[in-house]
Amino acid sequence: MIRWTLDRAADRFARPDASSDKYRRGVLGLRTGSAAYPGAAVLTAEAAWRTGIGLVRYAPQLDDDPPALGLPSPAAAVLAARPETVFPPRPAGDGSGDAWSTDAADAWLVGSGTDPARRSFAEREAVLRLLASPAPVVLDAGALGLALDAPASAPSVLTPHRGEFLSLWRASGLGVRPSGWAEDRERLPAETALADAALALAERLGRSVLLKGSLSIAATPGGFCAVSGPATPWLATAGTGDVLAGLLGALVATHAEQVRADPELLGPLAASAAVLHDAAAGRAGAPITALDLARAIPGAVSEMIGTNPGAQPA
Ligand SMILES: NC(=O)C1=CN([C@@H]2O[C@H](COP(=O)(O)OP(=O)(O)OC[C@H]3O[C@@H](n4cnc5c(N)ncnc54)[C@H](OP(=O)(O)O)[C@@H]3O)[C@@H](O)[C@H]2O)[C@@H](O)CC1
Ligand SMILES: Nc1ncnc2c1ncn2[C@@H]1O[C@H](COP(=O)(O)OP(=O)(O)O)[C@@H](O)[C@H]1O
Repeated sequence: MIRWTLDRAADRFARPDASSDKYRRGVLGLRTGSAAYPGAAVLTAEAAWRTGIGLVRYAPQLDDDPPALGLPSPAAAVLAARPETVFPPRPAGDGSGDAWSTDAADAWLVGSGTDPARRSFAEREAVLRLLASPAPVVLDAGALGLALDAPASAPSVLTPHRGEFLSLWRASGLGVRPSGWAEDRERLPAETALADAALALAERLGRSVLLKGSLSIAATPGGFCAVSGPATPWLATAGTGDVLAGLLGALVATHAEQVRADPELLGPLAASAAVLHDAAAGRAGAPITALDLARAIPGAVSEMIGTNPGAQPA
């Protein structure tokens, strides 16, 4: 198992150069947030933009509930917070499928701030189509379970916390809980027990896994395994996982071509997202709020790429 560091993350961070333009630098599609959780859409968009990316396209969930209690729709909230964000064409509305073409982005982040129980049939089919296409996909929160329903064709990475990980573990038929994991969730599994479990789930699903927590483990089906942390416990606050998802989405979108060629690269990218997330936390003060954390990402990136911001990754 590799201990992941900011130096390793810096080696894999894509810098723009004179030939860059917004499209070639990486386009991330977001299918995040919902009427129930519009804030998660904002946090994922904020984090993706602040990680450094050419373009973020926001694709609202198909057939989402109408906003209640005077809340803005997730799309309106994203636009108010980040007017740089672009929206894909409107759905055709003829029931024939998803106008958010899989080609609209180089990579996709799906699920943060969504509730699987409220996902429409059309939205589910659309995400399954994404998972059958070649563009890399980050699956978070309410979309994690879809990894069990689709063949592992798109290169993909899942970002469960320990509770979500256990649900995936059980639903994949791997048993009640991994070896070395106590029933009492206050008792943290040892690093090796976390790593063994993450590797086993990655292998079973044929997808990479970033198991989040004080220690975060990035594992791939091919056997890559990296640990980072312990991260600052001030991260234990609502929405920091949404920020991590947006950050990872940006790293994946800016490496989409390389990930298509070698999906194992999702392991190092996931590990890099975890260390950059904690570095941003270190700059966000204490206590941390999720939006402050996202806003601290550029400082963490600058610190990470250090004295040679133009250097190209190896
Ligand atoms: N501003 C926004 O819009 C925000 C939107 N958000 C969105 O809300 C949605 C639902 O997210 P959620 O947090 O309500 O429930 P979820 O993560 O599914 O947990 C379910 C159960 O799992 C457990 N559990 C939880 N954490 C655990 C851990 N570390 N380790 C171990 N177990 C853990 C715990 O159960 P327990 O063990 O306590 O019985 C918990 O009740 C999701 O889409 C998210 O993106 C949030 O990001 C907040 C900000
Ligand atoms: N005690 C802790 N110490 C360090 N990091 C933590 C701790 N608890 C949570 N985190 C980090 O905070 C984030 C929380 O993500 P998640 O549970 O998905 O929250 P949310 O759904 O509210 O965004 C993860 O990146 C996780 O690694």
